[in-house]
Amino acid sequence: MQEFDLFVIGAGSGGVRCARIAAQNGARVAIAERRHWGGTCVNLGCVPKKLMVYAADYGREIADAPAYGWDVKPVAHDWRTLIEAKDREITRLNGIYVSMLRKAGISLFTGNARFVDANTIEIGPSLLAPDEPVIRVKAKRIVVAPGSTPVRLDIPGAEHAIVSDDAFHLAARPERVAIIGSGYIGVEFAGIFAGLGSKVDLVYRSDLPLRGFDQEVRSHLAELLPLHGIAVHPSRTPERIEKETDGYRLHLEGGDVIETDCVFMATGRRPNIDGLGLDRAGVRTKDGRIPVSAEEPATNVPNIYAIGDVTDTYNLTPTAIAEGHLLAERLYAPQGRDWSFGTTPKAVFFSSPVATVGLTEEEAAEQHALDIYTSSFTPMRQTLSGRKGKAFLKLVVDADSQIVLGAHMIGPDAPEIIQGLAIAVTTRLTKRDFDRTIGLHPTSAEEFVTMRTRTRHIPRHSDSKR
Ligand SMILES: Cc1cc2nc3c(=O)[nH]c(=O)nc-3n(C[C@H](O)[C@H](O)[C@H](O)COP(=O)(O)OP(=O)(O)OC[C@H]3O[C@@H](n4cnc5c(N)ncnc54)[C@H](O)[C@@H]3O)c2cc1C
Ligand SMILES: NC(=O)c1ccc[n+]([C@@H]2O[C@H](COP(=O)([O-])OP(=O)(O)OC[C@H]3O[C@@H](n4cnc5c(N)ncnc54)[C@H](O)[C@@H]3O)[C@@H](O)[C@H]2O)c1
Repeated sequence: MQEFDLFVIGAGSGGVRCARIAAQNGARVAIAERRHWGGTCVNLGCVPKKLMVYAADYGREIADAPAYGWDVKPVAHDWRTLIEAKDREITRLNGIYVSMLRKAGISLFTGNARFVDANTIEIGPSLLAPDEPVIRVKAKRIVVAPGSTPVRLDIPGAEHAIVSDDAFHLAARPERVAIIGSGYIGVEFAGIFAGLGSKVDLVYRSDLPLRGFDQEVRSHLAELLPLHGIAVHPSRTPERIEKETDGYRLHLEGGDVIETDCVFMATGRRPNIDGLGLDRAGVRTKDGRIPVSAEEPATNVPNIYAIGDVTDTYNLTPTAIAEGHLLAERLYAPQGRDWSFGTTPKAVFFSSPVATVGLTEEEAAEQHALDIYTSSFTPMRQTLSGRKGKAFLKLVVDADSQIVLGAHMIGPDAPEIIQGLAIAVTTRLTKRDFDRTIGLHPTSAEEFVTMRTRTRHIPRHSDSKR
């Protein structure tokens, strides 16, 4: 039986980085993948999603171009061309992942991996390699990095709905799409389908989209959604889906019905732990996840670790990568490196994107008295075209220390802008530091260093509750 220092289950964002850094530091490493090299982000997540966001953006740019003097002939979008071009790019990236892992001297196993015991892994056939024989290998340490999978609501007719995995390979673009859920995926795909010309209905159970984001940003997004051609159905719960000869009927509690060609459930993800044999290795789970901390991704079994979406920490690619990198270095080449997981920036790649770093006003007000600075304006790009929808920027500042605790934005280029500001929030710069910074004109980003007048002061919630 082959023996390794480290065996990684899952070649996604976290697993690939962990394997590569461990191998570079002298460990004998193996990795197993059952579906697609590079994992969710590369194959069914960040990368194909962003390519489709670009496709939708082009439509809006073409529509606005005549206001800038372009004589635009009638244009049409071809879904097949987009999907085929996107698939070629993904295949290219798959190849890069495989050759990068091989070059690092890592043994690659194509198949479905599961625990036999805390030091033995069995790899069996999978969709990616149906004819592979079952083999067993031994490893001193094992990293569980199997990622997650979309969740379907348990309602009658759920089998008629698609999830994000399907959305990347539809044979044709649906003319009408009803999306359930207003988290990252619901909002992003609402922007994609509306931008490509579909009639989009967005159904969500809360009063505002994007639960967990700053309340004012959520309100601003709720105002923008209809301006981007999306019909919103807040505070509504789906009841059942019926198949008709010419599409589907999505019934909502309370009696309303949405007629559509496609029901898309964007209702969260759950870790891929079924069939992993975690019990045979003695690994404890809680609510379907493996509990760890991002800084120290140890499970309750001393030689077994867990990173990425399978854990109860963050569910983003850069955090999965950082967790994998940190773990490999801790095990094979301690460097004392740390990452500021607490100030992980987040973006929702809507057609007017949302990006954020640090605390929301609601989170910060629990601990601090606050000075809030906001700005709302029509981006210059939209002036000639008359396109509707304002950008919104917000700084959440600790009133005592003047440290900027959070920066939030919705509007063009927000993710690119907030990535830069994430350094300022991570290094705990003050509002005075922002004010000392000269703006870069004319940009939307300069508003972050020119907001001189406080919008409001908020006393600490814990004080006002006394
Ligand atoms: C539509 C969508 C868009 C997204 N967009 C973004 C974005 O813009 N930015 C961002 O930061 N994050 C985004 N994410 C989230 C991001 O993709 C995940 O957080 C990230 O991929 C998690 O990495 P991971 O290593 O934990 O798992 P994954 O990347 O999912 O990799 C796990 C791998 O393990 C394999 N596997 C599972 N079980 C086994 C087994 N038993 N044996 C062998 N192999 C196995 C799987 O096939 C998979 O390839 C998006 C997700 C989705 C679904
Ligand atoms: N840009 C990015 O970074 C990005 C993009 C896509 C996905 N992701 C990652 O993938 C994860 C999954 O994305 P997601 O959008 O599916 O999940 P999410 O948790 O962001 O949103 C889930 C949505 O489904 C709704 N929902 C859940 N259960 C429901 C029920 N029983 N009835 C009605 N509505 C219900 C929620 O209210 C919410 O609106 C994200 O949390 C994120 O970590 C990140």
